[in-house]
Amino acid sequence: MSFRTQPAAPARPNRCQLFGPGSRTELFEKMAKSAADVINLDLEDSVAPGDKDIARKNIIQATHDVDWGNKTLSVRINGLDTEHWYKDVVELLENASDRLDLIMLPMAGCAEDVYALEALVAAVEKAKGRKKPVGFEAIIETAAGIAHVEEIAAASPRMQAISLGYADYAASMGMQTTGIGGTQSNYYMLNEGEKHYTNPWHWAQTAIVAACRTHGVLPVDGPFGDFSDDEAFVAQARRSATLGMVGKWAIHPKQVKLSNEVFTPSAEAVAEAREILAEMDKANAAGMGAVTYKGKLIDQASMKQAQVIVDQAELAAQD
Ligand SMILES: CC(C)(COP(=O)(O)OP(=O)(O)OC[C@H]1O[C@@H](n2cnc3c(N)ncnc32)[C@H](O)[C@@H]1OP(=O)(O)O)[C@@H](O)C(=O)NCCC(=O)NCCSC(=O)C[C@H](O)C(=O)O
Ligand SMILES: [Mg+2]
Repeated sequence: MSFRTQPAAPARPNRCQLFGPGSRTELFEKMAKSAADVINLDLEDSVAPGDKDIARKNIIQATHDVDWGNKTLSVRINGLDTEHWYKDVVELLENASDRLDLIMLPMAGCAEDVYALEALVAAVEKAKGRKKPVGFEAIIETAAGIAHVEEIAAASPRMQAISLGYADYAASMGMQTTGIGGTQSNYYMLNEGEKHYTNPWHWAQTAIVAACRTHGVLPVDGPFGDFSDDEAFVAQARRSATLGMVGKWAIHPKQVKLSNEVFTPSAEAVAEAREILAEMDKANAAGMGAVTYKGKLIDQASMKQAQVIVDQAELAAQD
């Protein structure tokens, strides 16, 4: 491994990010009472163009009035290609309470996008004497974003998480689908007349995980649009967890429980991980760097894999 150790990502639970439009105030208390670790109040695509100003006012008020408990509270601003984003940042940071934890940057395309956001955020925080600097999260959801994902992950010490935004990503890449994540009916391999469906999102997911892990940022799986299909949501979430993502968006409350379950290691997985650590401690004490566990090789790398599972379970227990 390089002499530079891999930086740790923020040590906070991020199993599920529940989204809700800033224009639907009747949802705020329900979101606050949900089991989601992160709440994303939205000013972007779930808010109609004519409702941006009222949604912004609603969200600012909700940072004062709603008890968000120990959740991470994030507000998704509008993209830097819109006439709204600077008002989102200025009005939020001039008026929202210190309960605001994160600003989510959609359509991130390059490090300069993060730089521009941070310049404005820092200026307003200074002007208002805000004591708690807001953190950032970004969405990779364009061809430019995935092409520059590493520089975006490294662009600011405020960056805490990066998500894959399936809908905009598909549109930007010119993918022939209106599906938001999951299996795509025309993306299959044919073998002796049998269709074998593979994951058209795999590259983007793993590129995000690699960039995030390199720079100590949480990799997160974005939305799954078909909230009537629990099984498909769980399948997508399990693939994402296996690839190293720490959580997934919920675009409907019924997806929160499903996501929390997938991104909380099972008791059996944690027990096995702890056994591997114990076996390896014994092996190392006996001068053995590699031993057999349940008929399989375990060695120093197995300890790091097992520690990932134990750490995830301990984070989930913080909830
Ligand atoms: C998807 C929805 C529009 C559905 O709304 P609705 O028809 O009102 O839902 P239900 O009738 O099924 O509601 C059942 C109960 O759940 C409550 N509810 C609904 N939505 C939420 C929510 N988000 N959080 C908490 N509670 C919610 C209802 O009030 C009902 O409650 P009760 O009557 O007391 O039983 C709606 O779910 C919605 O707007 N979801 C969020 C959509 C969103 O935020 N989208 C943005 C993120 S995805 C994206 O932008 C794409 C991404 O950028 C990319 O490019 O991929
Ligand atoms: Mg989007």
